[in-house]
Amino acid sequence: MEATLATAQPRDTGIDAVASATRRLVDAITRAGGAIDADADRIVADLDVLTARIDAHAPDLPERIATMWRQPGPGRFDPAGGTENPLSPPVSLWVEPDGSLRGEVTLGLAFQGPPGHIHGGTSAMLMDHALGIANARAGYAAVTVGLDISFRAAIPIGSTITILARHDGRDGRKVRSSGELRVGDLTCVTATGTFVLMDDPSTREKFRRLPREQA
Ligand SMILES: CCCCCCCC/C=C\CCCCCCCC(=O)SCCNC(=O)CCNC(=O)[C@H](O)C(C)(C)COP(=O)(O)OP(=O)(O)OC[C@H]1O[C@@H](n2cnc3c(N)ncnc32)[C@H](O)[C@@H]1OP(=O)(O)O
Repeated sequence: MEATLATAQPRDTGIDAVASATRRLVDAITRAGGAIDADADRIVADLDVLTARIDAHAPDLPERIATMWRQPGPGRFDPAGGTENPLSPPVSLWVEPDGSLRGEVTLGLAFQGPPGHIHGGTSAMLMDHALGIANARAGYAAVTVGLDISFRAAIPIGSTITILARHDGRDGRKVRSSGELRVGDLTCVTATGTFVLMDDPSTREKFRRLPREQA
């Protein structure tokens, strides 16, 4: 049986291809560092031309947000698995036979915390998001109110990180899930999350308002 993808299906074309190319750009910049200083003026000019070309297509923010949330299926714009989001590491999560999620990702220098290793905030984001998707797959669309995370071993840049996440249960408005980041057999990060269901009208309303209306 073919495994089910819980995150968005990556495409080789369109905005997904632009996002991938931008990830390669960010990776190249972080690897080159100050070695590009001498060429920086020309690089900036070239990048500014590209930015202006892309910006010409951008609708205003409320319209863009509304369009994003009208797209069917898993989020294509999330910061952890959004195929259209150039800041998102390329994470795909698959549904295991027991309903839990599993995926793999490799992170470059842009995500460095301690020397040669992944930033804890990046690990926390991977966990938060995977836990949220595990809940959503179980039928519970919910927002995080608490995330308890333990960093047990540092994750080397460039290693293949296995992401595991499962929905653990519901208690009234609260939903629980947990997960791990592993490198090989080593458990590097463990996390448990408490989420609040979006089914309450006032909670839904809070997240329906667009940034400008909240000001
Ligand atoms: C981003 C949107 C996602 C939408 C999901 C839908 C689509 C799903 C599809 C695909 C999944 C993709 C995956 C997404 C994952 C993303 C995860 C995030 O990054 S979420 C953003 C960060 N989180 C917030 O911004 C919440 C901010 N918090 C709030 O707005 C409020 O706390 C709110 C509305 C959630 C609840 O506030 P109240 O006033 O209605 O309720 P009160 O009474 O304070 O809390 C409700 C229950 O939760 C407990 N609670 C509250 N905080 C807690 C905490 N820190 N730890 C443990 N329990 C806590 C309380 O004790 C209470 O429990 P008792 O019902 O009394 O048993």
